[in-house]
Amino acid sequence: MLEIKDLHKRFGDTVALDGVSLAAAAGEVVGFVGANGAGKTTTMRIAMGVLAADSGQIVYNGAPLGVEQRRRFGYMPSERGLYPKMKTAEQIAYFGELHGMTRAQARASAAALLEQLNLSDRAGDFVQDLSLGNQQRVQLAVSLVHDPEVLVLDEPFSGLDPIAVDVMGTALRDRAAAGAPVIFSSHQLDLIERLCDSVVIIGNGRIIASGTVEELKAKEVKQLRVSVDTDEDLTGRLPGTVTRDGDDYLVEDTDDQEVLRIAAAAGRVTHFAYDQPTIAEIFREAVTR
Ligand SMILES: Nc1ncnc2c1ncn2[C@@H]1O[C@H](COP(=O)(O)OP(=O)(O)OP(=O)(O)O)[C@@H](O)[C@H]1O
Repeated sequence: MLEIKDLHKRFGDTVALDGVSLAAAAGEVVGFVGANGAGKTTTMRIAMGVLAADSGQIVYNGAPLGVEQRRRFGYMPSERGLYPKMKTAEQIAYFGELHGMTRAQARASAAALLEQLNLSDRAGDFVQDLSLGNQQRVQLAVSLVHDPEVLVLDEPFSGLDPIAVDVMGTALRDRAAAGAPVIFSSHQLDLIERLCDSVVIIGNGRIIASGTVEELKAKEVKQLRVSVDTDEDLTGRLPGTVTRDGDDYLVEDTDDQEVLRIAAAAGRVTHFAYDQPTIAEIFREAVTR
């Protein structure tokens, strides 16, 4: 379990983080979302020891995180850090060696990752000759090469085409399935919804909402959507606040069983369920609250 506890950070007069806490358990994929400048990169940099907090703690498996343990983490920084004039496979293996692998281990791991990320045919190319999306795949390979215990990734999906998104998403889920806590930031909320177990929403350096995807959705559920096969207009007959959305009835503040009884008496009920908001809607609601 990786725990980020009560981080505070100022840059001059700017309060970047004002008591940020979040955690990722073994095998959990946590999506970290927030508007531009909300504090995601600063939080991740502090978690990885690249930046010092003014106060707060990073705790790993119950104890303060040390330098040696951090070497076993995989990190994709926002400022991507590849050597453009190095060949792809050599580069990935080089980072493996920096993390303490033998040359043979690092090369074998690099080759396996290139295969997994559909980049085997570019193994001998210079990084600078790859497209930006492929450079990003290499960047992911660099963060995975040493089989990290934890993954902290700053916008790993930005600039990727849909195929690359799937490849990257599978790689992250595989890592989590192997027991690693995974935290990544993204502005692509559909991806967050698809890939994450939990979501943490940050706004102006504070956590404004967090929980599992199901919890967040359940908290925001408000309206019942009902479709009935009938020519009759049930607006005035259903209890609660009733509005129409096309042929559907949207009902709030109601007794759902009573709604069902009336609807079923009027005709065949073809849909009867509470609308669940998307993570994008929950995000918009949270940041404008
Ligand atoms: N090195 C720095 N010097 C001064 N201010 C900084 C520095 N790094 C970050 N900030 C400020 O701290 C705040 C948080 O920035 P941060 O980069 O963490 O946001 P973010 O959520 O990652 O944003 P984005 O989605 O745009 O990447 C912003 O107001 C930013 O301008």
